[in-house]
Amino acid sequence: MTDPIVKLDQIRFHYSGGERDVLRQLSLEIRKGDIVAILGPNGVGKTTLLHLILGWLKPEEGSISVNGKPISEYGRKEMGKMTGLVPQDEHITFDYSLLEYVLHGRYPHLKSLEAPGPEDRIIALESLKRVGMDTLAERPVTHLSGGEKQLVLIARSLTQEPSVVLLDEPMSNLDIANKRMIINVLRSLKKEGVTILFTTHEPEIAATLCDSVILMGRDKHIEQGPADAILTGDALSRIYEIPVDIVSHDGRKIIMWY
Ligand SMILES: Nc1ncnc2c1ncn2[C@@H]1O[C@H](COP(=O)(O)OP(=O)(O)OP(=O)(O)O)[C@@H](O)[C@H]1O
Repeated sequence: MTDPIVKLDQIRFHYSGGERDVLRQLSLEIRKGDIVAILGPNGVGKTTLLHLILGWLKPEEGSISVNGKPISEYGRKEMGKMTGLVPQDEHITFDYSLLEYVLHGRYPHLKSLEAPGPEDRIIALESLKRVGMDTLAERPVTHLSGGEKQLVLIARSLTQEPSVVLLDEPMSNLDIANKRMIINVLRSLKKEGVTILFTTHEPEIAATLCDSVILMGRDKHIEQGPADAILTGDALSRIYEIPVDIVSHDGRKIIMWY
């Protein structure tokens, strides 16, 4: 078995001022080059988990390592080359063009005060092309629809070229054609050796795409394993607390809930 690229060991976390632990005794490992989905009810701590891996939040207890080294030992830019986040949403105040916005992803690769050069622009344009947004490169980013913005946030992360991409509900605003496109982008990243960890409320996408699935329950119990073993009707009924059945059709899983 390959070494984990991301490892969390016995994590406990609560927000300052928060009454209760959001995460407790959480341990998990992500293998290099895997595509992994995190599923669980609203508010269970999925985004919090991504922010802990990025080092944006610090656990009360436990350790987090990336590539065999505790994340506290990495500098900011080094961390930016290793891990990148596609957030659920982002408030944009300046009227950047799409290209300028996506070029921000190059920050970890530039020296301080160095401006992005022609090669950085090529990488940014290629990233916009991968998500079908290159023809809009000069458009103001503040003029985008919710789904278009989600595609641009993915393009910025591609421009960053991290070894581990963390995506927070990356397809929640996308139509089915764009969902399929992003699924294919994630598959091609995997072929390039990139590790992908994403949160989703769509078990079908997890079943189609993932090497491994993490189910987070309100009781802080975590299950991790191959999609076939983890995404069962019983398991989904248990974590969402409603009746769920899974029907197979043409090799794909359809989730039925009542
Ligand atoms: N900055 C904060 N301060 C205090 N509590 C917070 C903060 N951010 C999130 N929380 C709380 O922590 C818990 C976990 O939130 P988190 O955003 O990680 O959940 P999630 O599983 O990603 O939810 P969703 O599926 O709705 O996006 C929630 O109860 C939330 O209210």
